Amino acid sequence: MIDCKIVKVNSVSFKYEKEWAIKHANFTVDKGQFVAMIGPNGSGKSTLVNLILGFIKPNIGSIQVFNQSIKQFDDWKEIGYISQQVNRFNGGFPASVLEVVKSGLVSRLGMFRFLKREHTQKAIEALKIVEMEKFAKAKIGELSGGQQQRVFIARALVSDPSLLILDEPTVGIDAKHVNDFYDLLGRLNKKNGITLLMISHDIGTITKHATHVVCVNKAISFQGTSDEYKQFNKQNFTHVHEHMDQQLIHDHVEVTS
Ligand SMILES: Nc1ncnc2c1ncn2[C@@H]1O[C@H](COP(=O)(O)OP(=O)(O)OP(=O)(O)O)[C@@H](O)[C@H]1O
Repeated sequence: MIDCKIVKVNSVSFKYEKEWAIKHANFTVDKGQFVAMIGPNGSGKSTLVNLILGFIKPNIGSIQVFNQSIKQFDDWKEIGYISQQVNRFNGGFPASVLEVVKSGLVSRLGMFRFLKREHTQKAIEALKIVEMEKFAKAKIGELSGGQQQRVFIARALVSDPSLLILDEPTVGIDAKHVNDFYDLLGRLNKKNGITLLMISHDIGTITKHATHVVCVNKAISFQGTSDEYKQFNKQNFTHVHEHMDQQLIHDHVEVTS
């Protein structure tokens, strides 16, 4: 049987200085999944993504991407990454939006100057997906943070990655475009077969679109399908409320007796 693990995190622990940011984390992303990574602020989501991208190395444990140890893996064009930060270009930055998107092809093609007309077409198509084609000739530095973020999404898409990792990509996109954006991700996942791993705080929306959910709190507190997550959440919510009800009854008895 073909092992279709795109990402495998094996008992990984990581500390920045003295504090462990990740402790004994185990999880996998399989081919074709749309995985939502959720968890409270500071729970280690970005750290896990940085480990998967090889930006930092685990203190303990190991990571595999595309069935290869991350230590040997070098086919990084297979992985598109959109960071949480809107890497704002200032107003004077000379590149056009189209040039920025085309630069996403550099890793695949090697030489920027050999880009052909069909690559310009590909860049325009990517801009269409993120509804930014009318800004193709605009200077990147003249766009808003949200618009620049959408250009970065197009830039990641243009090289046809098999895995797209997104760290809160909806930051800076206005509310009326967020649903379109999730629809876009759904299409990329289902139609184009791109595996997605996406950090999000938008639990209500992301769990409607994602196929799987990973909950991070230094360790992995849950991994399963979105339906399993909803069930898990309901049980825990009910449990918390039952506990709170008991506490209220207890407090009430304490106060009134
Ligand atoms: N470069 C760094 N140096 C030291 N500590 C760091 C660094 N980056 C993150 N941390 C710490 O590691 C922990 C996990 O941070 P991380 O950014 O991975 O969490 P997160 O779940 O992505 O948070 P958020 O949802 O707020 O973006 C936090 O306690 C954070 O303060």
